[in-house]
Amino acid sequence: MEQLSFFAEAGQSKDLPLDMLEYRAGLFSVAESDVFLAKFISETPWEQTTQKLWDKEYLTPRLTCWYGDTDKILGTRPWTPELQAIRERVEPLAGIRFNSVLLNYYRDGNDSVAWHSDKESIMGSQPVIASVSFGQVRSFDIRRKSDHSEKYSVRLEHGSFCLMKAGLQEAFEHRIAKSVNPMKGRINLTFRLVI
Ligand SMILES: O=C(O)CCC(=O)C(=O)O
Ligand SMILES: [Fe+2]
Repeated sequence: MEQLSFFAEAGQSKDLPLDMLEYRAGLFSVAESDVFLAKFISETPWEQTTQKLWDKEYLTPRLTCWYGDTDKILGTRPWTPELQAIRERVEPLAGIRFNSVLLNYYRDGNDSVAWHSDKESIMGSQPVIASVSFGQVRSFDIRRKSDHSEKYSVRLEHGSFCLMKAGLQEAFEHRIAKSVNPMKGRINLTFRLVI
């Protein structure tokens, strides 16, 4: 079973490995972010996939949907005007042209993503991933794979931008822990370049 967070909601770690992770609050205004949040929640064709753990199938504890260049990436839905607009705002900050985006919907504090790194071979070994969050502030926890005691936490705020730079996926894993505190809905977008 997934652990509850030991440092979620505790605030921003002061000593983030900035060479690998960049955080920027307020990339989108509160007004813009409110519109995006409501629109994504109500208009996305959300799916709940299953994952296998010790030979047993579990429902993934969040809803997801993939968008992207449909001619290149199988199983993606075509870019919407909102997703295009957000992509255009993050690309100059990331220095990358992304061709896909994964939407995650955390409905409440029970929804989460367990420790993992995003290093699928389809993204190359040193992927750069741009993350945009709307809605409920949740803690994004990071820990070093070779030493779990080295850990950090970033509160991803409404309208914020977080860049996972080259090298982060190799050396660190990340998660959004469940929370016992009352939590409203949160949307996260991770822009990725599938090669
Ligand atoms: O929700 C988040 O902030 C992170 C999502 C994530 O790690 C992923 O989709 O791979
Ligand atoms: Fe991830």
